[in-house]
Amino acid sequence: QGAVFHWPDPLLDSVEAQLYVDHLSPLSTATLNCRTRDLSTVAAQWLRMGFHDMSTHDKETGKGGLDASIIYELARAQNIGLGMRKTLVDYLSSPNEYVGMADVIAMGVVMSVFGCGGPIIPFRAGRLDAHEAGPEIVPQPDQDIDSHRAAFVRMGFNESEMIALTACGHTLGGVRTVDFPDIIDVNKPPRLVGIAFQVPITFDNSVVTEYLDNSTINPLVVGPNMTMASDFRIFNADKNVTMQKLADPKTYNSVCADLLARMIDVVPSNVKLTDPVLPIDYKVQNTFLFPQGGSLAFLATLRTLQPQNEDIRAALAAPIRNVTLRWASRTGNFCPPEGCAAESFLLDYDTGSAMAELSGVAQWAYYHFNATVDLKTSISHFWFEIDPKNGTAPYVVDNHGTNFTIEQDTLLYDARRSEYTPQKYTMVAAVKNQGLASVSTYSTIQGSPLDPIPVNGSATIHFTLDPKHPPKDGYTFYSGTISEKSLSNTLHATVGGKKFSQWVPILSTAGV
Ligand code: HEM
Repeated sequence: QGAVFHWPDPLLDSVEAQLYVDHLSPLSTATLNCRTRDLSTVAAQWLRMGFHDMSTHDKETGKGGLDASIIYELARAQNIGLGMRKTLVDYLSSPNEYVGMADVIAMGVVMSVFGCGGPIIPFRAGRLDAHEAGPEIVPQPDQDIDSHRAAFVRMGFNESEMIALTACGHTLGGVRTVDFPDIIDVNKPPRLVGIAFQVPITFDNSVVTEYLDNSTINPLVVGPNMTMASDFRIFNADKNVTMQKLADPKTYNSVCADLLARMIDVVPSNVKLTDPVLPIDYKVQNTFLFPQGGSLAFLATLRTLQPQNEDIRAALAAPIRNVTLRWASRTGNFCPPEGCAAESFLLDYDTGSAMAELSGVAQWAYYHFNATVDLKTSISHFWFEIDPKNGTAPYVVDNHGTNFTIEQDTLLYDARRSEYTPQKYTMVAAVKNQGLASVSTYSTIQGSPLDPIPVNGSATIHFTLDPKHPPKDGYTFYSGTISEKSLSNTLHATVGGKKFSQWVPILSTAGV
């Protein structure tokens, strides 16, 4: 059962887009085809970060887990490796005010396994980011088997799960000589810069079968330094019972999918995760309401899902279904009982991410609307009527029976008056004339890859009355200059003593 999307839900909205829609983002492309990097793979670097961040969890106290505390732990020898820093750089554009770095690290694990040909791991959203380091307790290769057993029990995994999880992780990547000169002797010919756990690097169980038939090159199994041979000790901890089971590729894939899903869901006990995030069938997005020429302009897009089992050519051929936007007045009865109406003026299509394709999405269809709403009576909520024009009855899309509610029309993001040029990002808010207002935006700002620890920051920018836009249509206009590195914004205002806020997911108008 997937998470139910009730608009507006910035967390599910952003996460679903990153998993299934945004086919150009680093998160959905960087691991594809198990892309190599630093003599390893991007996927291996992302997966290892997920394990290390999670592995400080203590199931007794409920503390630690996948909470992005790794950001504050990178200087430790336990987290050695160029891949850790590079992974944080990869992730810079993905978090925002609503999606924490911890969720991004967990999505990275999903993408790493999927990108190297492994199974799709269900992703649940809602992790909270830590603001300080956790304890220094990531398992190390020189520790004995009892301490490894104890460490995995502390994280919530029994002996057999410890063996399997390690075998599921050590299919990607390998050991680098600079990081572990005690494992791979840099001075001995042929002076290797690193050794992979298995070759080729891809998500499969060769690391298991090669271990069982003694052909493995895994340096954590065959040494030369047996003090550091943690995989050897772990893999045979139960006399190879678990490894024998994982020798079946289907079992390997299903056990790994299950354990890696559990691994990314190891979170501090105060965190409540959503149900798995699946592609959303009807998603309202790019809604903009602002005063314009004596009315309120209301722009909206309804995204619908084109399943792979539907005949796309037939669906594209006329007559295409009719989608109508309907809305109700906020005050009075300007709109008739069946609602005011606007037809979609533009329909376009786009492919989804590689993971959307594998999840059965052929493409996304976008129905765009540009409605003119009566200024005085405004708009309280909206819904859609869809006529499939294929003989089946028209139906209503109404946010699962709760309508798409416009909470307030006092503080609006003015998409048309806002201006984003390479020189200046000017964001304009429209505030209904109701006395003195104080207006600001909270921005999440993308960090720089050159930062010692590359992570995002935030800023609150106070707006002032905008002389370029004198009061009009009952609204007063405030503006502020925001960073061009801004990843998300939420407007906040106090108007006549009352507080309002408005999430601004994107900084442009909807394709009109
Ligand atoms: C006792 C348990 C474990 C120990 C001692 C251990 C140790 C190591 C060591 C020494 C490396 C080499 C890192 C480097 O050269 O910089 C490594 C790499 C790696 N580990 Fe583990 N590991 C353990 C469990 C796991 C688990 C459970 C996972 C994930 C489920 C995992 C995922 C990885 C990955 C993907 C790499 C390759 C990184 C790359 O190529 O960039 N490890 N591990």
